[in-house]
Amino acid sequence: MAKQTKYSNRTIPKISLHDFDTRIDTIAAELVAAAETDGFFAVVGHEIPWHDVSAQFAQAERFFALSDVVKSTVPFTRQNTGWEKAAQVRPSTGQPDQKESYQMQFRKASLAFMRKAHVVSEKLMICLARGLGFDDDYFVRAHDITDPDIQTVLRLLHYFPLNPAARVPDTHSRAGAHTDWGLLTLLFQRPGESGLEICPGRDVFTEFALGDTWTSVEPIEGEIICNIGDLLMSWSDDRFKSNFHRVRTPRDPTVDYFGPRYSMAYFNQPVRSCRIQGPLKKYPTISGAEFIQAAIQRNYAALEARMALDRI
Ligand SMILES: O=C(O)CCC(=O)C(=O)O
Ligand SMILES: [Fe+2]
Repeated sequence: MAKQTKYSNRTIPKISLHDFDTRIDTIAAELVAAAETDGFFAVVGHEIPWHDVSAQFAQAERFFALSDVVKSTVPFTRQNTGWEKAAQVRPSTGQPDQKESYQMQFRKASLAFMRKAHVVSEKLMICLARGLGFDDDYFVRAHDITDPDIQTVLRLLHYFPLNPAARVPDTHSRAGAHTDWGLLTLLFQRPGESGLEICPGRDVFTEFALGDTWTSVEPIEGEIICNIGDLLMSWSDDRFKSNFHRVRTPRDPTVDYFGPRYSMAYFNQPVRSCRIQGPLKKYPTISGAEFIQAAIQRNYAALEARMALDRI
């Protein structure tokens, strides 16, 4: 039997970016408080009209509607880009997420949308840099999307629909619990397509937060959910903890959403050559390339350990 999850209704801090230039200090203070205490937040009052978000979701739907044969012409690669289907096994579950995803760098149709997501990201980076005592453009420069060595990606996700009348196997997982590797993830969701759950890093005492208390985050039009990633945790000398999150597998037809879920995650990941070290120098300096490689290796090592345990 799948373990019972404990839930609580945490408040979701909403940070508005309206009148950014004149309100920057207020926004920075709100952001630091949310990052430090709540561990995650939603951004509103940004400049991405819902129409643009919907149009990008429509692109994602068109992509995922293509045959697997066509999609397999852009396979997932070690460069962390491309298409995968039911192939991402999480160390937290030992099972492949029942979804497909397409992870892209700055390419044609999606370019305009990614630029807009980046404009929002840069505003957040300026505030975070200010909050940590760095120069305003410190994180912005380290995540310069015009640098050919940038590792930032937009990930389109499609979770497969399930039949509410059939029993969903215990092993079925939509997206297993994890933290993101990068600085900050901007997560776009469509109203009604629920399932996202979070457990802020500060409240995590068990492995992958599986025995801790989770909160459901309902998608709301216009809101961007921001997940603090491992990179920001390390770069802030652990002041801002990375946020555990997952997508719940629907099991109860009276409350859960069984339809397909589309979401989009904009992962702010650093330029390969940038140097990473927090203001207190808690950890040795490493490069953007080393940080992301180490994160990927940690993930596979944890997965192997999990698989070895499952075989016993
Ligand atoms: O689909 C979602 O809402 C979550 C996706 C996610 O966490 C990820 O791809 O890292
Ligand atoms: Fe994630």
